[in-house]
Amino acid sequence: MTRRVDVHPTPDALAEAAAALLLTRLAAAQAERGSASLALTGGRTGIAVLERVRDSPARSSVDWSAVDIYWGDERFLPAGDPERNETQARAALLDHIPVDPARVHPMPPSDGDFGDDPDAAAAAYAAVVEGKLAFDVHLVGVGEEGHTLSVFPDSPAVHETERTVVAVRDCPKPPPTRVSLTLTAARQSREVWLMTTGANKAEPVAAALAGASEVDIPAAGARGKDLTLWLLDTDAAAGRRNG
Ligand SMILES: O=C1O[C@H](COP(=O)(O)O)[C@@H](O)[C@H](O)[C@H]1O
Repeated sequence: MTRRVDVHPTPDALAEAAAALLLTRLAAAQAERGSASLALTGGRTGIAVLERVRDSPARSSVDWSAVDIYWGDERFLPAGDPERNETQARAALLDHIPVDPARVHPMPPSDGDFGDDPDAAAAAYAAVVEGKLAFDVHLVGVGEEGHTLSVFPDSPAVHETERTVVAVRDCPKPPPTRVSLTLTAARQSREVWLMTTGANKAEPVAAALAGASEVDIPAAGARGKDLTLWLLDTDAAAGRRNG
């Protein structure tokens, strides 16, 4: 497995570069295997990257009808809630490109088939991703306390080694109830891209890059089988000692 750290001067430059890289990577996967798979994240940086993909003149280099789209985590809220990662991703990108609706796999909302039961929603999503977890690219964010996906420091989710998808309760960052892939699941991805910006991320980024325990800094445990790519702006990269 290769680890690479790319540092960009500003959040905008990062979003632009990540979008270009993502288009290249998805097109390459399609050239190799006929289709590509992508797991999306929420958060400021993740959504900014999707907006850049939407606005890129190169976006048609990808056959969007042959991309399977999943989410790494979701805020467990009613369908269409503006805080849902799905709602934001649709507005930023998915509503603007010719995806195949049957290949877009959002996590269940809290008013869907599983009602207000995040455990049932998590079990259902585990069935959706079973055998599909070798995502070509898995985009994740990093929280200021070191969370990634919706796996928070020293939470039940970070200790989970069997299940691929779990319900998450009492999150320190609102909304408190979520559904998330586990680190064990994320590590089946071909590539994991950790994307974050801002001085408030410098500490967890530095700790993760220095080899912190994933229990303390879950982002430290997000790795791809082929590549772990950190995409940072200068502020988020400021605390690291070396690449
Ligand atoms: O709540 C969440 O936050 C993280 C990071 O978000 P950011 O705005 O600080 O970049 C995100 O990765 C995760 O998907 C989301 O649910």
